[in-house]
Amino acid sequence: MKITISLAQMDIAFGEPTKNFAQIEPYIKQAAAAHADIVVFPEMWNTGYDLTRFSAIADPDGQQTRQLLSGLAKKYQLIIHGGSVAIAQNGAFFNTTYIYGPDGKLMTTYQKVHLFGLMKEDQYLAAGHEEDHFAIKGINATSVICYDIRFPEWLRTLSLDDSRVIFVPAEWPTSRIPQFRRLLAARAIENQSFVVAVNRVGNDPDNPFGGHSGVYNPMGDELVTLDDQPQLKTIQIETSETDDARGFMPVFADRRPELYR
Ligand SMILES: O=C(O)CCC(=O)C(=O)O
Repeated sequence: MKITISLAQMDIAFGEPTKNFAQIEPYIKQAAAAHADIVVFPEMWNTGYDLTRFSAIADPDGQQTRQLLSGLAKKYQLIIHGGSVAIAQNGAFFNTTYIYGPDGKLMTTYQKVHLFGLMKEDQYLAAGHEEDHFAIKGINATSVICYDIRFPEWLRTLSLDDSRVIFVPAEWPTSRIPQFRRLLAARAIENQSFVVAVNRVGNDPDNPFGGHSGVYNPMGDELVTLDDQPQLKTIQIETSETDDARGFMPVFADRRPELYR
């Protein structure tokens, strides 16, 4: 199956959700003009890492985000992978993904499982604990967030549901972009899946963020890698390449889960 994917590599206005909510429609419009099946945004694009102000700026129950993404998915007739946003829910804050289909209905949600202590997420956010699965044109897909890619056991767990595409919204600092690219390639190779990563660009008061959003095939090749400027890039993948990889080398069948912990 051919799937057309648009990577919306955006800058994020620090702590200014109103500005950020206004930013996303032009990317979606451009993706629709490129006939994308799905457009993907980066991590926590509503607020950036303005963690100390979450009580004022995190989206209550994700309501504003959900309404906006649902309406835009329907208007432009494509799947919107909403990267992630900071939301307030049940007295805590979560780093949350919403994915909407062209019918305007929620396909799945995800909350970041591994909180990133280096950027103080563990002090301000609560961790998610659930898998997420959805399908694009009948092809199974799953999604994680940024630091989660350092935990191969988690991406393997998600991939066991016959997932063929792993989405990775990120807010990954420039200094570790080489690691970002190697980790994404490794997760693609070991799970014999496509990996689609969208990182932000620009700066916050603590870090520059390096972009280099990319799409990796099941061999770990970078099919496309962006630079560090805001842009939308559209690429088509052929998901039968995951069948070829899994048929040639049956890694999933050769697993020995009884030995693992
Ligand atoms: O793992 C890393 O080096 C970066 C992770 C990160 O920036 C995040 O999870 O937001």
